[in-house]
Amino acid sequence: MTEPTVSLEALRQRIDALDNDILRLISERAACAQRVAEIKTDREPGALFYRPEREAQVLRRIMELNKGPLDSEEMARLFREIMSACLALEQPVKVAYLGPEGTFTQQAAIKHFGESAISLPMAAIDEVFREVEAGAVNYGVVPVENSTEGVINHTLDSFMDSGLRICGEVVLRIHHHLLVAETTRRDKVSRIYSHPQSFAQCRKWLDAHFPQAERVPVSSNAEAARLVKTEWHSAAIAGDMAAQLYGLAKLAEKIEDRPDNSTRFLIIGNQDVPISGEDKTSLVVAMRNQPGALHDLLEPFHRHQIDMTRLETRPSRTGVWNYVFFIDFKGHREEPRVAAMLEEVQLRAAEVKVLGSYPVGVL
Ligand SMILES: O=C(O)C(=O)C[C@]1(C(=O)O)C=C[C@@H](O)C=C1
Repeated sequence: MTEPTVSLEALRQRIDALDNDILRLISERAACAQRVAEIKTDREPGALFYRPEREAQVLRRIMELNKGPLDSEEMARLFREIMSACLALEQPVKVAYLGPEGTFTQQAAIKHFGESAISLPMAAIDEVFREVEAGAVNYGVVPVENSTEGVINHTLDSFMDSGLRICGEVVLRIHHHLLVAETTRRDKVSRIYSHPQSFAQCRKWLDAHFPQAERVPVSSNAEAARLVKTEWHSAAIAGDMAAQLYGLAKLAEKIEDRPDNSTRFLIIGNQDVPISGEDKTSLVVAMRNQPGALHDLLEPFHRHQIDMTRLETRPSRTGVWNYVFFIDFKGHREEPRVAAMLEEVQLRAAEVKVLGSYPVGVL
């Protein structure tokens, strides 16, 4: 074995010295954020402290500058937490999410806002909307689409009746595990609890490994985990947060049928977000029920070379129009090219509501 050129002792001394620098620099950064808050408060009453476009720019810049050995996502996560703590110094941000505690939506809320945000579980998607509308919280987090199971209609429908805007998006890789209480044996599992979406995402694995077990749908994965805590013959399909929260063991890990299984969540709030440099816009459009309506709607997107990332049709709930379209596309409503396209769509449609322009999810 070759002798190490630097001793362990010397490396630890170097780490101590670097930690001193990091500590000093983080404190200096936090003091800057406090001064930013003073300026915001002086400029306008009811100032907005959370700035999604700025946060996205900070994280993107860090990822571009990073040279390793930590990978860029890991580095961005560290800076995510530093910014979250800085924002909490300016003003603690309150976020409602689709609960209960331990759901993937809570995981998405923490991924987006960091650990310093105060997150509050709600029982239903409309409750998340209501809490934000009532001003009881600053923002809400709701799931909107899953790569395996498709769109979450309840969220789309809630936008039809709401004046809230989309301020951001976050995409979460969804890993499902088969969880049991500490003493449960694999051969004793006769019942499996989970949310219907999770059953659908793990269908093939369940058919292959637990064809006989009864599948019991419940309102959330976290609820499934809570139930098996006290049942020795049951298992739950849920994620890491629920496993940790209820102290469950993993009988099998990552049992989702598709390895790229992911869910997209939206951040809802009351603010219009300025351009960040890499943005998306979401619209709801009602068309008159006549031949060629869909073609007329799509034509300006094509002509202005706007990249549509999603198109969903939902039955209209007002009864005035037969159906409405939910459209996501790349670009910000304040970009001239997008503004020109939107003007044309407005002329062709019966009704257009811009739900928001917001930074493309960074993490
Ligand atoms: O730049 C700002 O407006 C800040 O308030 C500072 C800061 C940061 O820590 O970098 C904190 C919170 C905002 O959401 C964005 C950025």
